[in-house]
Amino acid sequence: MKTGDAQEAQAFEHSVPATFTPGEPLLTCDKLVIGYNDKAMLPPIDMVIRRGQFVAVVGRNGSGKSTWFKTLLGMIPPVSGGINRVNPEMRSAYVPQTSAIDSLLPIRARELASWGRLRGWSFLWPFSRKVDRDAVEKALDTAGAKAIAPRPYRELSEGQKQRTLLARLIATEADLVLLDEPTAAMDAVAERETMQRLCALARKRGLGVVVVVHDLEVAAEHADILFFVDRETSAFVVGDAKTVFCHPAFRRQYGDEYCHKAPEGPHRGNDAR
Ligand SMILES: Nc1ncnc2c1ncn2[C@@H]1O[C@H](COP(=O)(O)OP(=O)(O)OP(=O)(O)O)[C@@H](O)[C@H]1O
Repeated sequence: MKTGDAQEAQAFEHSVPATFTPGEPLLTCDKLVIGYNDKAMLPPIDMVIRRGQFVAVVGRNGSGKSTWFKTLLGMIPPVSGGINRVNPEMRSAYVPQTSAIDSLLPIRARELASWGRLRGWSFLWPFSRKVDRDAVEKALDTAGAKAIAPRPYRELSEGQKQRTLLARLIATEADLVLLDEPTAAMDAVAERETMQRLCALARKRGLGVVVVVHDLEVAAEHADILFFVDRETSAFVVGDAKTVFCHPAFRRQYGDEYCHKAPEGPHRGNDAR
């Protein structure tokens, strides 16, 4: 184990559930139809998100990825069908596209990360509990955001803001995390590190991690399973990289190159499916 991995494993120690069963369903979509104003955007979606699974959501701009996320989170109502949280107490957390956060907020990165600990009325005394302060420090460390923690959020680069949002998400200790293009503003090294961190969240803590990503090679390299969303052909394809990249709807959008290059089956031994 590399030093970084060891530190990361240590950082998670406090919050690792005593036992978790990889592959246990967290959330299902049952004939879920998404859209705005009762107008269907895609055909009915049937899928499962499982504990320990790293899911990449891919698709062209405007295909409905964010709309699906927002529907899962209850921010917009489904047109029809259902979303079933297997455990109704399950916590979920969401990192929107960076542009959705008000960059003028006069707060420091550490304070923004601490929002991940807010529960009920706790916003009145956000730093009062040591357990919360410790969890925020560990989350900042895990997200690679410790060095920028004292800095005003609005002065950070876009990639540093994304790290801060990742820290906030880790601090929530949610079971299901949804991230909308979390690496869009990052350089290649930071993107790879972030994807590795998200994989570790899935594997070591048994989270369900769902990430919208536009870099298809990054998606194929890290994800256990991919969801491809396409409005033009009304497709919602679920499978490993080979299955998705070789699907006719995908090839129509992205050509044949990815199908030829895609690895067969899961990229790593994974019993989470
Ligand atoms: N509030 C809204 N009311 C009506 N239509 C909307 C609303 N928000 C988004 N849309 C439309 O829904 C469609 C899907 O948008 P969505 O943001 O889900 O796409 P996306 O796949 O996340 O795109 P991107 O990759 O560019 O982020 C787009 O045509 C968009 O214009």
